[in-house]
Amino acid sequence: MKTTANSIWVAEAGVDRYLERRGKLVQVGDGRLEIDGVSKRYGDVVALESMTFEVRAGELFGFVGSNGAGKTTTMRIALGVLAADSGVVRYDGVPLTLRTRRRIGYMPEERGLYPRMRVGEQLVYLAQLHGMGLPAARRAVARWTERLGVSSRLDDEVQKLSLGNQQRVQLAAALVHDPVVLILDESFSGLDPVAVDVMSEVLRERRAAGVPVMFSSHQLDLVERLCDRVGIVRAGRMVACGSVDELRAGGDLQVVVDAPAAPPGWADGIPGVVVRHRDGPRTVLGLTAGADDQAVLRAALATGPVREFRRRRPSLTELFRNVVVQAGQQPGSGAFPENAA
Ligand SMILES: Nc1ncnc2c1ncn2[C@@H]1O[C@H](COP(=O)(O)OP(=O)(O)OP(=O)(O)O)[C@@H](O)[C@H]1O
Repeated sequence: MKTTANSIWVAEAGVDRYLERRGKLVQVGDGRLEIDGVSKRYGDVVALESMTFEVRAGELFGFVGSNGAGKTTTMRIALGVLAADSGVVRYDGVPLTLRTRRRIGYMPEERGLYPRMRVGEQLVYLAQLHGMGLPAARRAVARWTERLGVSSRLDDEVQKLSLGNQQRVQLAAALVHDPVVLILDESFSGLDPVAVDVMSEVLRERRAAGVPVMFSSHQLDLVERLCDRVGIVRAGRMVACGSVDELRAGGDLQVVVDAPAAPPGWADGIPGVVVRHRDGPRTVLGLTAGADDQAVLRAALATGPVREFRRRRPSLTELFRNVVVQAGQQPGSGAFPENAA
C-alpha cells in the first residue's frame, strides 16, 4: 500500500488499479481526465470554485457556459499552463506530470501560432516540442495537413492563411503528436460548415480511438449533436452535467398547444402549469411534476379547435438559458443537481 498527497493506493494488479478516495474505492488506469475540486481566483475575482467533473476515455465532452464562466481557466489548468489555487487534475488516475502534459493536445482560444513562420515548419517544430523525432514529426504533419485540407499551404506563412485555415492548422498542431487527451477551446468558432464537418469527424475519430476529448463551445446545437455528455458551468462551478438526454429529462416537461381560438390567459389557473411562451395560436406550457396534461388538453378544447397538442423536452439551448440565465437571476435556484451524471 502506498500513500500520496491525494490518495491511497490499495491494490495494484496488472492494469486494474484501485484507489481509495474520499472513502470510495475507485478504479484507475482507465484513461479518464479528472478535474477534482479545482479553485482559482484572480485577485478578488473567483474564476473557479471547486470545479469538478471528468472526461472519460473515448468520450466527447462539451463544456458550455456564458462568457466569463470559467471554461478557459479550467482548460488552462487542465493543461498545466496555469496553476490552480487548490484541487487536482488527474489523467489515468494519477495527478498530471510534466510528461503527461506533453501528451495532451490543446487548441487555445486565443490561438497560438507564430504568424510569420511557415505552416509545415511550425507544425514539425511543435510536434518535436512534444517529443517526436524529426522523421515521425514530418510524417504526422503530412498526414494531418492532408486530412484537414491544408496540405497545399505547408510552405505559406501562417499569416497568409484565412482565419478558418489558420484554425485548421491550429487543430493539426493539437493533433500531430498523437495526444492521449484532447482539450479544445472554442475550436469550432469561425469555421465554415465544411470545416465544421471535418472538425467533427476528426473529434469522433479521436473518441473512437479511446481519447478523452473535451471542447468548449457556444454553438449549442453542435454540442447537442456531437457530445456524449455536456457540462454546463456558471460562475466557476459545474451546475449541470450529464448526457443531453439526462439533462433534458431533468428539465421541465413541456406541452405545445396550437389552439387558434384560445384567448390570452386560457391556461391560467391549471394546477402545476406555467405559460413559457406564446407565439400566435401556439402556446408552450411548462408542466411541473404531478401536473395533468389531460387537464391542459380539456382546457384547450374548451376554447375551440385544437390543431396540435404534443409533449416535448427542452432543447440544450433552452436548458442552458434556464440554468445559466434564470439561475443567475435567482441564486441557488439551479434546476439540476451538480454532477448529475
Ligand atoms: N488573467 C486574468 N486576470 C484577471 N481575471 C481573469 C483572467 N483570466 C480570466 N479572468 C476572469 O476569470 C473569469 C473566468 O474567465 P474565463 O476566461 O475562464 O471564462 P470563459 O468561460 O472561458 O469565458 P469565454 O466564453 O468568454 O471565453 C472571468 O471573470 C474573467 O474575467
